[in-house]
Amino acid sequence: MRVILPMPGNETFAANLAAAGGWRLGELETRRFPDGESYVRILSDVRGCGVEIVCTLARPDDAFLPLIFAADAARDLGATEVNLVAPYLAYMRQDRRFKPGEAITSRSFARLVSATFDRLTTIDPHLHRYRALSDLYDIDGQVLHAASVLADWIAAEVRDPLIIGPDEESEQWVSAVAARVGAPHVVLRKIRHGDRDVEIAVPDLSRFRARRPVLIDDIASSGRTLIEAARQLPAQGLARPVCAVVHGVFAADAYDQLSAVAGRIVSTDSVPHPSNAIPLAPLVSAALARGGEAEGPVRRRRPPEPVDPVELAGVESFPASDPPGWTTGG
Ligand SMILES: O=P(O)(O)OC[C@H]1O[C@@H](O)[C@H](O)[C@@H]1O
Repeated sequence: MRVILPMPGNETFAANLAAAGGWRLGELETRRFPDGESYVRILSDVRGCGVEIVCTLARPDDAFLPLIFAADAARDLGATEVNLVAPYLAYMRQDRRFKPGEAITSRSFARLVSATFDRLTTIDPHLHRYRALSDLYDIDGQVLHAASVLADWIAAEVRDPLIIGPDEESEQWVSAVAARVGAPHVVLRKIRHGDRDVEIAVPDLSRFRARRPVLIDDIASSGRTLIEAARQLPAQGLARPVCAVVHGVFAADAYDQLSAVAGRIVSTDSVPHPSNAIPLAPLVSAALARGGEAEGPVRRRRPPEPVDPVELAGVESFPASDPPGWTTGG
């Protein structure tokens, strides 16, 4: 039996996922004690079940401790495996020390997640200098790609699109989307000077004036990348672009600022936001169904803490030396 357990704010995604896969939707209670510490209680029976905790990590610092507590509680209560479905995976962008003394948070965060969960399922993690998530994460996992669902949305909603990637990093998903839509694509050049300071060089696009520009990116955070790209297009005689992002993080006033230069903004529902137009539950449920047994013996990196030996009866653990088995799809 598989139970889908949503952390706060992830209830809709989890309900869609449970419905798509025909799995049981679990319930969790959280609140803050007066001193700010977290209270977490699992209200559903998870004994003997594979538990998929759904927690998007767009604001990870607030979400993470309750998530760890929920995972430990599920294990203590007899879940046979405790997995993380993180539609948006945090701390992927500090992937090296840009200045002396900086913490490489991508590595530290991966260590914490790997120590807690048996398996990770996520969508388009920001892989730039890392080749694959298995370079960082020490557990099994599945990396899914939203290119197909973005492409299908564009094909249905935008006539004669020109697919545009705002920087070299975006080439991977922009080319995949363009191929599926059957549209031309171009990739712009970006120099990042700071968190909210980017410079985008746009080549001559005047030959595409008859097409509707569609800017595609994996993340909109400060929004500066998309804003800088979008605001230059009308000067070349192109229409205001459609901006389609996988992860609409939209920090502070990013969405309002982007709205001032974009024709339309859409995102997948990896991060709950009014721009969500592209559901990911079908992609994720298919991957979980493919991902093997949620019941029975599983690989586990650390044995559970024996809180109550009676509750833990029947839970098995396997050596930590099993190799990770990452798969990709979607
Ligand atoms: O410019 P903001 O929205 O802050 O950051 C998102 C951009 O920064 C890159 O790492 C992402 O791939 C995306 O292009």
